[in-house]
Order: sequence, then structure tokens, then C-alpha cells
Amino acid sequence: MSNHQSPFVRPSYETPPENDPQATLRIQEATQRLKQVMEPTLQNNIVSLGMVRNLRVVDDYVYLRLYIGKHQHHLQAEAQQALNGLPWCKKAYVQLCTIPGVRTTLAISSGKGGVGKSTTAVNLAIALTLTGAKVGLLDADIYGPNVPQMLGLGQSNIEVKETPNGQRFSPLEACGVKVMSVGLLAELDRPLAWRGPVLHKILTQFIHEVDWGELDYLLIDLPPGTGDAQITIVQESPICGAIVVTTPQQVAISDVRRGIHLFRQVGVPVLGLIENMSYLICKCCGDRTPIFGEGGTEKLAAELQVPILGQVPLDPRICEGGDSGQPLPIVQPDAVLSQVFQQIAIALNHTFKPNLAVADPIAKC
Ligand SMILES: Nc1ncnc2c1ncn2[C@@H]1O[C@H](COP(=O)(O)OP(=O)(O)OP(=O)(O)O)[C@@H](O)[C@H]1O
Repeated sequence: MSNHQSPFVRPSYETPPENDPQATLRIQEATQRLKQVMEPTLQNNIVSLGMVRNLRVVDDYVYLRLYIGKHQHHLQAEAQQALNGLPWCKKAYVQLCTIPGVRTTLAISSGKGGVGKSTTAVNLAIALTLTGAKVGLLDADIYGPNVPQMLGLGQSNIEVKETPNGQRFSPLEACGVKVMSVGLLAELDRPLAWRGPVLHKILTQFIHEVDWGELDYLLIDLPPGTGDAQITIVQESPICGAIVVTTPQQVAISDVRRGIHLFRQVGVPVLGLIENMSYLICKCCGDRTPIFGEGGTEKLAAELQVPILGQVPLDPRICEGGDSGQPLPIVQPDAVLSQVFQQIAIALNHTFKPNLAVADPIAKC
């Protein structure tokens, strides 16, 4: 176990010492005030949306970090105003935490490796692009960064620009998606064995120093599990929702349950589950066989009160697409798998970008 404190065991505000009842009360009062600040598109308050973090009260001053998208800067003034209404508050310091140019940051996560998290991230990114959204994909899976290969980028070089604000990485582009990956920094065939501080530095650089331009969505492909790397990313980025990928097997489901609890403890809303490898479609008659079992994800969704966003079939063409860099939603938009991702993309647009239409799937790699 690592020595540093996990944010997952800490609520999104700092707990004052037990012997300071005044600070405890004031944090509660400040939280109540902040709960009155609503995000209009998501129709929820900024506390429940996990945007308020590191809330502290020191004497008569309130400090907090506000993790938001580029279109939500107005929330800073609203949060400040809400806190200024507290009779004891001399000043509220609201520090903005955003990724420049990025509207909505979503995490694609899984409790365990190999369930198809990167496949989901790539296909969802493409599906969102096909609806007309501007999409970036940050492959932060330090244990198996295979997004570049799935998008046909191989071992391309990353361009680094010097700007007045320091270094900026230029993302690559494939199939209309802007891509940055830890895999692009790694030497071919060498294991990625970055340790604590280096890992932290690389991941924070990836979050803050990539020149994404204007994006509707930034999808972050998280490493599997709940280790240091995942904690760093969740802590450092304005993730406004997590999508959790699972498979029907029970063993995957218990890992997913743990992962969901962790997101909830940091205050990041879990948007839903995607069940991958749900069924195999018979080529001859179209019958669906749930070869890894069925019903487990539904039970979990009911238990944890999260929706199932989609059930993705097993499709051998996904491996061919993954290996050749030609994702299925582009080469076979009518395939059931492509359609499932299209539906998920449309559902996300309804929540985060209601003005996006569903465009014809005409993008070419
Ligand atoms: N629905 C599917 N049908 C067929 N093959 C799939 C499907 N989903 C994923 N795969 C294959 O399973 C393998 C693992 O997928 P992927 O790399 O996306 O998993 P992952 O969860 O990201 O793994 P890791 O956590 O180890 O990076 C890949 O070879 C991929 O092509």
C-alpha cells in the first residue's frame, strides 16, 4: 500500500480537527450554500456534481477548488456570491480548475484489466465524433496504453511546443479524434515501469499541458483498478462523470462495485455502466447467446442505482479493427456494436451537449 493519503477515503471537503466544532459547523454551512448553486445543463448542484473539492474554512475565510468545464466559468462567481452570503464569511477564495478548451471531461474506467475499457473508449470517442462533437481521447492507461494502436497511430512522435506558459504537447489526430497517450512516450517493447513521483508528474503533465484546442468531450481512458495513477487523474482533472466498463462475469462485477464506491467517495458522479462482451450474435440466424452469463450487471445496476448505458456484443471484427486502426463504427456503421456506441453517444449528447445533432457516419480515417 502506498504511504500517501488516498483521496478516496476523504470526502470532497477537508474535515477539520474534531476539537474545532466551529470550523465543522462552518463547513456544513458553506456546503449548504454551495448546494444552492445549480449547473443549468446538468440540472444539479455543484456539490452533488463533484465540482467542489478541497473545501476548507480557516477563521472567517473559505477556500475551495472548483473543477469545471470551459463553458461553466460563471459558476465561480455564483459560488463566491453564495458564500459571501454567509454572515461570518469575510472572503471566499474559489480556485478554478479546468482543462483549457475542454467542455466536458469523462472518465472511462474499469474495476479490472482486459474487460474492454480501451476498446470502449476508442469506439465511444468515434461514435461521439460521428454525432458532430469535437472529441479528444487521453490514454492514461499506464499499464497497457494501446489506444494509439487501436487508432492506427503506431509509435508516432509527439510534438512539444514552447509557449509563454511553458511546454505544450500537441495531440495527434486519428479518425477525427485528438489523441494523447502515455504509449506515445514509451519505447516500443519496454515495460512502462514508472514509479510514484515520475508517474504523478507524467499524468499531471498530460492533464494540464496538452494543447487540445476546443473540445466538446475529453475522454480519459483510466488505468484499471484503483491505484495511485487512477487517484492522481481523478484528483487532478475536472471529470464530471465516470463511465464504468464491465463484463458479465461475476469476478469482474465485484471489482466494478469497488470502483464505483471509490468514485462516489470523491464525489465524481457515475454516469452508468457499459457491459462489454454481453452476447455473441449468431452469423446465420442473429440469435444472441450470453456466453459469459447474464443478469449480473442488471443486479449490480439496481443495487448501486446506476443505469446501464449499453450492452456491447462480442464481435471478432473489433479485434481486427483494434489491430488495424480501423474502428468498427467507421468501417461498419451498421454493425450492432457500432449502433450500441451510437446510442450511448446520443445519450451523452442529451445530457452534456443538447444542441448536437446526429450526423451521418461519414468520417474516414
Ligand atoms: N466486444 C468485444 N468483442 C471482441 N473483442 C473485444 C471486445 N472488447 C474488447 N475486445 C478485445 O479484448 C482485448 C482487450 O480489450 P481492451 O484492450 O480494450 O481491454 P482493457 O480493459 O482496456 O484492457 P487493459 O485494462 O489491460 O488495458 C482486445 O484484444 C480487444 O480487441
